[in-house]
Amino acid sequence: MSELMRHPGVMRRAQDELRSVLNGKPTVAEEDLEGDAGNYLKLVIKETLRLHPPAPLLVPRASMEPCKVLGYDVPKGATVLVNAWAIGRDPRYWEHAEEFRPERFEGATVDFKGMDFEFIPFGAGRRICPGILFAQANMELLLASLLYHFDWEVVASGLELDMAEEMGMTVRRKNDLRLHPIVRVPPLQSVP
Ligand code: HEM
Repeated sequence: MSELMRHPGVMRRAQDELRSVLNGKPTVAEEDLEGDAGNYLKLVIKETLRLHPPAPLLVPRASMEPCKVLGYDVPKGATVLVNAWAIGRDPRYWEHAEEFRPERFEGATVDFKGMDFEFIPFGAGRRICPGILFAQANMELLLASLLYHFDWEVVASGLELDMAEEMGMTVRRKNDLRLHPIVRVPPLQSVP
């Protein structure tokens, strides 16, 4: 939602897509997002996971064998952290790496299922997140509902949106995002 508030064109495209395909339907259901209604929304979620992976260092690993990585010796048993956050912003793999551009995934096969090592918000390999599909369904349904039913306005507008993050078990916004919802679907006058 923070990136969408900073990129009104992206917000509008995602809302237009949902509203035109769902065409006044009273609620959004999971199956509604299987077709065209959720295409752009899914790109928005991918781009958000690229720039803001909730687990930026994944989960610590231990090296099973001594090995060399980029000329460095990694002894057996060493704790290894994989910086998925930095990989997702590496200009060797991403054009305009710091910019929020969901369109970069349009027509591209790169996905977060652990096969594309430049994009690993859920990790990769045998300890990859087993909750990917559950997480994906949750993110899609929640975000689709927020965007389909409401327009959004920043409470303290005029200032640049604060994007400070706070590290914990996972990374989240440091300060709450305060927004006004404006009901759009169903239109207010039709609510009993
Ligand atoms: C956007 C949401 C989520 C993200 C970004 C995420 C990310 C991750 C990451 C990065 C790992 C470590 C993978 C690795 O080190 O290679 C992980 C592990 C794990 N995740 Fe998730 N996760 C999410 C949601 C969920 C959900 C919804 C569940 C359960 C319903 C879940 C269950 C787990 C479990 C059990 C592990 C440990 C797997 C193991 O060590 O074998 N995650 N997750």
